[in-house]
Amino acid sequence: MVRAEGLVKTHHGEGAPVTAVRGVDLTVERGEFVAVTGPSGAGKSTLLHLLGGLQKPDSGRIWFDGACLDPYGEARWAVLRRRRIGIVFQFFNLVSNLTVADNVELPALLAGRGPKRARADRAELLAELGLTGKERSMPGELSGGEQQRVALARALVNQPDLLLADEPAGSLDSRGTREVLRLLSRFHARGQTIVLVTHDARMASAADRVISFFDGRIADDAALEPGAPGAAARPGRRGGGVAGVLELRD
Ligand SMILES: Nc1ncnc2c1ncn2[C@@H]1O[C@H](COP(=O)(O)OP(=O)(O)OP(=O)(O)O)[C@@H](O)[C@H]1O
Repeated sequence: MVRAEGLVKTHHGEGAPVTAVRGVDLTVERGEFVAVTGPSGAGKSTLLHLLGGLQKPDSGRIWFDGACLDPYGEARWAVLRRRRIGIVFQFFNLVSNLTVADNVELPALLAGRGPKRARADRAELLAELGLTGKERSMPGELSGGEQQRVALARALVNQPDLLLADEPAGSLDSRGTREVLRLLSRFHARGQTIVLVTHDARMASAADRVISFFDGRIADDAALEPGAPGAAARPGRRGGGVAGVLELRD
């Protein structure tokens, strides 16, 4: 589904430049659920942003569904994000002055779906995510867990090939976390390809595969047994095993 080769990214902020991603090769197959875990500052979010085209690598290449994105300008990435990549963030990033319904319909309309289809898709997803009745609410009137479900509906409304999730339960309580986990697992069971950045070992254990990120590099890449409760995993593809991976949380 997505392949990255030799990704490097240095941030130039206020202080000294920080190289957050230092030469990453990664392939995510269609239908895979990959968790990226690792200590704070390891570069996980930067990697996710590169995969979603939210940031550009300094070097390296990304293929999406077989097509190299190198030559694509920002406009091409924007189309891809609109139609084929859904993204959820820790702090939801909903449009605060739009209703729940409008937040979810907007990406469908931007992707060129007619209003009728956008309404139908939005209604179906909100029902599935337990949000029927909240259509006219404003995001600020919802709980964190509800807002994240709206964000998930927004990310999924165009049936993206790839869902990127950056700490989607990072600001939720344990109930909200369980709910997000349940929903990600449900969509994955239907074939949704997911790349999830998380500090939460329980969330990571729902994935097929856990990538441990450390100091801008992949330190370990381990397949999990289906349904295994995190620690019970096959040996890592590159050695190390998942038990160590799940310890790499801060
Ligand atoms: N826009 C930016 N400008 C400057 N430095 C940045 C920027 N974004 C990230 N960094 C730095 O790059 C490094 C990696 O950050 P990143 O957010 O990718 O790590 P992370 O593993 O996702 O961390 P966390 O788990 O705390 O979110 C950190 O040192 C961070 O301070």
